[in-house]
Amino acid sequence: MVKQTIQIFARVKPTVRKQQQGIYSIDEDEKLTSSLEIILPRDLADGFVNNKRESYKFKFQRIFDQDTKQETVFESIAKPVAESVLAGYNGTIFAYGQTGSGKTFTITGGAERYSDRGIIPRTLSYIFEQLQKDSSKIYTTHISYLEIYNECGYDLLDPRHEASSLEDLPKVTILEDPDQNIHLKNLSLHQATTEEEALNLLFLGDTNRMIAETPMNQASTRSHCIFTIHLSSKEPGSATVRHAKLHLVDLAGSERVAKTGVGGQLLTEAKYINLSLHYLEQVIIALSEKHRSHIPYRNSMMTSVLRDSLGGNCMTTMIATLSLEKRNIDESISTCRFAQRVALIKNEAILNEEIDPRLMIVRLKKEIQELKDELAILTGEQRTEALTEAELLQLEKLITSFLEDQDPESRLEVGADMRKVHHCFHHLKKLLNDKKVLGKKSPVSAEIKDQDCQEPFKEEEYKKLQDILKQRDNEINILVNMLKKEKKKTQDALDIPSMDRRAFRHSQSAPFPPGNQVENQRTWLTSASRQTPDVSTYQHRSSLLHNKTGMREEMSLGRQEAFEIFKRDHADSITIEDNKQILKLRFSEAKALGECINEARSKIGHLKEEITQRHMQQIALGISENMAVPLLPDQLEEKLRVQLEEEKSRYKTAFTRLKALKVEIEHLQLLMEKAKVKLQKEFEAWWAQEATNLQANSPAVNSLNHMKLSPQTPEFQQEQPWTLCNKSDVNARKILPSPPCPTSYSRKSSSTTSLEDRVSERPTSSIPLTGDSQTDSDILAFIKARQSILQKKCPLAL
Ligand SMILES: Nc1ncnc2c1ncn2[C@@H]1O[C@H](COP(=O)(O)OP(=O)(O)OP(=O)(O)O)[C@@H](O)[C@H]1O
Repeated sequence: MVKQTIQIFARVKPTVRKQQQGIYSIDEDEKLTSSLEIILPRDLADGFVNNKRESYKFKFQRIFDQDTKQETVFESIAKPVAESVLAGYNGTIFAYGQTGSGKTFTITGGAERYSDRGIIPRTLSYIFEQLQKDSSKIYTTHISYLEIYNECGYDLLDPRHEASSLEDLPKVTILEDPDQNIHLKNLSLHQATTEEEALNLLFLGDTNRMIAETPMNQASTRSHCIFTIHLSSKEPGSATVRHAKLHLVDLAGSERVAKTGVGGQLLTEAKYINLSLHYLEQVIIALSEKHRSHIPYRNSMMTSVLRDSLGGNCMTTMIATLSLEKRNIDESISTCRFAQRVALIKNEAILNEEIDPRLMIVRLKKEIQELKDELAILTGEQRTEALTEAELLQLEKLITSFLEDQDPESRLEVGADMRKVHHCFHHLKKLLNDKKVLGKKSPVSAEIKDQDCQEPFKEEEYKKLQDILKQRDNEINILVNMLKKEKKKTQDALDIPSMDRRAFRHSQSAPFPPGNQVENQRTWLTSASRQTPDVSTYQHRSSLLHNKTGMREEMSLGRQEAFEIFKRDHADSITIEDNKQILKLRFSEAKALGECINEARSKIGHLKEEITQRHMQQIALGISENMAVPLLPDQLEEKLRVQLEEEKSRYKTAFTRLKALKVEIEHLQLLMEKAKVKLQKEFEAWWAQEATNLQANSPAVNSLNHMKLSPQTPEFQQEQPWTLCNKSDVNARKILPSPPCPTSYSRKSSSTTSLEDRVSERPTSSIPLTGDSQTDSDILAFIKARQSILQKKCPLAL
């Protein structure tokens, strides 16, 4: 058992304005701890008018200042926790801080650069690297990804996530068994055998989280996310299995409702977030107070899920993320105060070992069979049916090879079946008779005689064996009962709805990997009877995304044009372009490395051949000149060996770099795909918004065909960026493109206003619309996109 208080760390987010750095100072002098002093600016401290303090000091295990690299954060915080998880202890790392203070950046990472990878991808990479190195155990890794939003749990790895809205998904619920263990119903566990598979799952979950988010619900800010790595390990042949869980938690923004100044849906969310963080605070206060018997874990879903991490069987670490700008001082102080309380909580982590009852049963059954055979010999209760032809033939072969074996120690192994033993004697006797050696006292006959004269087994020995047999029978019965009980508990607890029940039946009939049945049953306990889908589901995500976002597989020309423009003007396009360039560079580096590796490999082959040849030559020379073969290689061979070592090290270096490059390339590809999904999603939102505005304000919607748009009223001009065509195409109607601003969807700029002013003086023209909203919005967007292109092409004409 390891007793440890929750470790607290602080990370300061880089400020935009450097002069704000004077707000705090970090003191690293103290042993084992660092202290952070937040200095209240005079205007906030109210000077000498009241008693407000001017500075606040907080202690942390370590404080990471603005310029700290992600790698340092991983090495100092996550690596030790990952190591304990590998040793079989539970671990939790959670980030707490106000919105925008860097929680997601720390836990998951930034979306732009490979070096910005956060704790989750780095931990996955580290864990899989360690698993590969350790061949003494068999490891199994599963991933789950839970989102808690407005006190409801959602499975971010649910394949249905992409096809339906958040509200339609089955909610993850908490079930507590009589031993007060928490089980999460409807949370799927996905096996990941490689780092790549695990990263795909992380990416899939993040994409689902992003897709579910709407401008009204910025999930990253308002939901809690728990990415869990479940690790089981066992030594080959052993029935003891170790289970450890690592929760990596990105909490919702911790700011107070009063400050955020929100209303409506946002207020409801803010209340939920504040409530759940308030309950977290209550749990932490209760835990930090001595002699408190009741800890209010059950008040919120988050505290229930993290129950073990807070005051339980877990090594827990908190990262307080701070945005130390003047306007955030209050929030930063409250985050630090929260951390100080957390630091008082003591956890007791134990190794989570359990006996695999299935393996135990197999082992005991074997032992029982052996004992039964022995007992049969003692009691004389032998099997009476005759041996089959095949059995007889096999026995005779055994006897022949036994007799032919020159080794005096060799044995004739026929087991405890008396029929076989008798048959062996008969056969030997027959052989002896055939050789007419009867009458002579051969060693064999002496041996037979010896055996015949052996005393019957003693009564007490017989009793002892019977007792052991009884004991084993009991053990089997107990274990079988345990299994039955577990199965029943699961079914009772889950109260599986009909659909899930079907899935459960399906899973039971589905072939589990051999030796993994119990593990799977455990999985079912936590994943609530749902079959874990293949990682390949993630490959369908883009097509599912189309369903989710309403994006059609085949975009109309107008829409495509609009999308191209939207993409070009989107802020993320620079990142995508940058990453594309980096990817190109990495690909060419990988190609060069591949060539270098191939070259080194063939050189190694040649050098080995040369060395062998040289060695043979030396031997041949020695023989021909009748000299002793030299013990040490000659100069040339030595040189070849040095070259070989050099090539080997070149090969190794290139190979290691290529492996790292592969991970980087895969990560960059995931980042790019994520950025593309985000772009598409934002385009769809923008497109829908534009179409709704156009439809709502266009008279076209009021009649079915051949509608006229009147850009003359001031409101229309305000709302609609329509104008008549300029000299390049007098008959076509155009839409002035509103700059596609993805975050605010702002639709009007000063340049467009002046342009509208100018063109609105022109005569009105009409555009035929179909009355079908989709088609009409396509037509409108097409004209709009076209206008935009023309504008870019000939700005002078405007
Ligand atoms: N240490 C850092 N270095 C560079 N950029 C950072 C750092 N921390 C945060 N950022 C950037 O600041 C922005 C906000 O960070 P992030 O999204 O991680 O905040 P958050 O606390 O998770 O917010 P929310 O509660 O809304 O999820 C992001 O653009 C992120 O890239």
